[in-house]
Parts: sequence; C-alpha cells; structure tokens
Amino acid sequence: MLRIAGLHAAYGHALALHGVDLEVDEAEVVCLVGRNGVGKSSTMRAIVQDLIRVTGGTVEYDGRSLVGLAPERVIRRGIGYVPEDRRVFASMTVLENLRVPAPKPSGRGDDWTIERVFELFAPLSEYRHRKAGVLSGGEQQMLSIARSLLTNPRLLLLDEPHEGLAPKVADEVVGAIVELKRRGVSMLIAEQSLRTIRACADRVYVIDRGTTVFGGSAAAFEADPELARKYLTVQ
Ligand SMILES: Nc1ncnc2c1ncn2[C@@H]1O[C@H](COP(=O)(O)OP(=O)(O)OP(=O)(O)O)[C@@H](O)[C@H]1O
Repeated sequence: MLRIAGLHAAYGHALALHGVDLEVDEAEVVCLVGRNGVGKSSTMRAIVQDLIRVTGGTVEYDGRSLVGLAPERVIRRGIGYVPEDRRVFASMTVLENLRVPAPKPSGRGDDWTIERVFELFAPLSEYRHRKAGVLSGGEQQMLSIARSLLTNPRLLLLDEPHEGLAPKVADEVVGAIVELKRRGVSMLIAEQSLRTIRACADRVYVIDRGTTVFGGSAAAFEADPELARKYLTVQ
C-alpha cells in the first residue's frame, strides 16, 4: 500500500534523506529502526508532507503519489500520523481532544468510535474529563494514538511510541499495537529498540545517515545480531 523509492528530502537547503526505500503492505507491521538523528522522523514527515520537502524519488500510497499534497489531504487518504512529540491539546480534556478529528467513515463497517478507543486504552476512559496536559507521558501517547484512530486510518505511522516511557507503560503501548495489528491496521513504526520488533514486526528497515541500509523480514533482522548491535540504541 505504501511504496517509497529513492526518497530524497530536505529541510530548507539541508538534505536529511538521500536514498530511502521502503514498503508497507496491507495488514503489515513494519519497523523503521536506526539511531538518533539518522532520519526516521524525517521519513515519516516526508510521508505526511509535514515540515520537510521531498526533493527526489517517489512516495506512493495505493499507487498514487503523496508528494506535494497538504498534510490534511494525506490524512484524508487514510494515513494516521502520531508524531514523536504527541501534540495533544494540553488545555483540553481527553474527551475534547478525541472530538477534534473530523471522522472519516472507512466504508468497512468497523469504524472507530470514542467508546471503542476507550476499550483499547482503559486509562483514557478513566480520565476522560481530565485535562490532557496533566496526563503522564504514556497516557498522552495513548491519547495521541486514540485521536488518530478516530480518522479510521488504514495505515498508522507511529514515531517512537515508547520514547521516554517507563517499561510497564511501554508494554501497555506495545499491547495496544499488537491489538491494532490483530484488527488489521497496517503500521510503520519508528523504533530504537527491539521491543516492538519482537512483539509484532513483520518487516524491518534500517536507516543510517539518511539512507536505507537494510530491508528484510523481522526474522532475517533478528538472525543477524550485528545489525542490532550496529544500528540500535537499545538491544
Ligand atoms: N526541523 C528540522 N530542521 C532542520 N533539520 C532537521 C529538522 N529535523 C531534523 N533535522 C535533521 O535531519 C536529520 C535527521 O533527523 P531525524 O529527526 O529525522 O532523525 P531520527 O532518526 O528520527 O532521530 P530522532 O530519534 O533523534 O528523532 C538530522 O540531521 C536532524 O538534525
């Protein structure tokens, strides 16, 4: 469904990506790994056309190019994006945050509703009238994912969903990712650890200094411990 080939992208004149190749197929979980600053977030931004400018290569979703679209049009095509900084509205309650996205019917008859996202993320249900700004990092992460689900994405981009979370909370987020996979949501997840790869990845791409240096099955990635040693921060 998502095909990126020979992607080059820049912030102003500063080239951040020069040769990213990756694919995500229907119902697949794909992990994008690499150390700090190698271009994982930039790749996600180049998909949603946010902040960064594509200067070469192709980014196609369902066979059509995303390059040059406004970010909201990319989202309307069925791509959900949960950035690293989560971007919840701190002064609004959990419920008010969840009422922000304009619902887009999926046409598949299994649309997400606020009550369904509360089933997936029980703490959000409990804190529905609390201001988002006082939630823990893990709860804000859940809120950001929940809000994105309400647009009924077929593909969800998660940028380092465990960043800064305590191990137990990170496990809860992984649990939700596994459940989303079970429900057929395709995901591209930026990662610096083996946690999600072990829990649910089908495929892994490694980025180093703006270029894809490995692409293969999660089993092939795990079979070569040198890859994790060289390109992951947490093993
Ligand atoms: N808004 C920006 N303006 C200019 N350069 C940027 C911007 N964001 C990132 N960069 C640069 O782009 C390169 C790739 O950064 P990117 O954030 O994509 O890496 P990353 O793999 O996601 O790492 P991290 O985990 O630190 O976010 C880095 O050299 C970074 O300094």
